Amino acid sequence: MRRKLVVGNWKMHGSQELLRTLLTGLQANAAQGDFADAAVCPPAVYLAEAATLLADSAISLGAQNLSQHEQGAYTGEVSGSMLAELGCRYVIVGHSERRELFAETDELVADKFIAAQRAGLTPILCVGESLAQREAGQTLDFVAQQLNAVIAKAGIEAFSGAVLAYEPIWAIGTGMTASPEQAQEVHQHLRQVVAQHSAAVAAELQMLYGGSVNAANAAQLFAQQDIDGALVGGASLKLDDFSVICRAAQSSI
Ligand SMILES: O=C(CO)COP(=O)(O)O
Repeated sequence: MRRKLVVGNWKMHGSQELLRTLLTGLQANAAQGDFADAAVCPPAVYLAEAATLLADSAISLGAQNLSQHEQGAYTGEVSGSMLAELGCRYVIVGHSERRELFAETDELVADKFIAAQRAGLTPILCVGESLAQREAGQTLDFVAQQLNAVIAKAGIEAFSGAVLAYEPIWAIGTGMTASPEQAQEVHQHLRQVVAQHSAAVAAELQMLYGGSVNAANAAQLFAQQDIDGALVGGASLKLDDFSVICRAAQSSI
């Protein structure tokens, strides 16, 4: 039985005030005991304070990005070991915004995935198709290709310590979520791709859906067999909504 996991990706939103309000509120809500496993990924500058605020809490901490390098003259970059030292457990790699806006290739995403694990972090690998690819019937092949590029470089066993997230680009920040059936179809396919390499790793792999997940649609998504949680953008900045999603994940078990 796979555990459910809900991860909030704040992207480049927030402030110190929001950080304090949200994390204090989330911990109080989680303490009521009906939350699934949950993590928040605030912007990197807030991670140290977030770690202090979340000390001894059930909410985990994650980062949104890391360098593929361990250390060196890479101005502006942050390494996996720095994130781990701060108390991060997760790091998002291959988010479509980084692929599109920061020209991250499959190759670079694979290097970041490997760097994350080397630092003791759990990478949350994101894959997902554009609207044009979906309309051209290329969704399943495209996401499989993104996944296989990382499997080829990192090895299948690396996925026993990883999380996979399916985030269709057309559903991100648009309010146009994939239907539970559309999401399940892709999740099932991704699990089959992993199973071609290792049935045992596929059976255990936590797979999150991301793309306009909100308090109203989360439960239906979590009811799908291969959806093990959510990677939440906008709704993760709203205490009540994110809490509803964390509870929906728990009650779907
Ligand atoms: O990109 C996402 C999470 O990584 C999804 O963002 P939204 O939930 O705002 O659509």
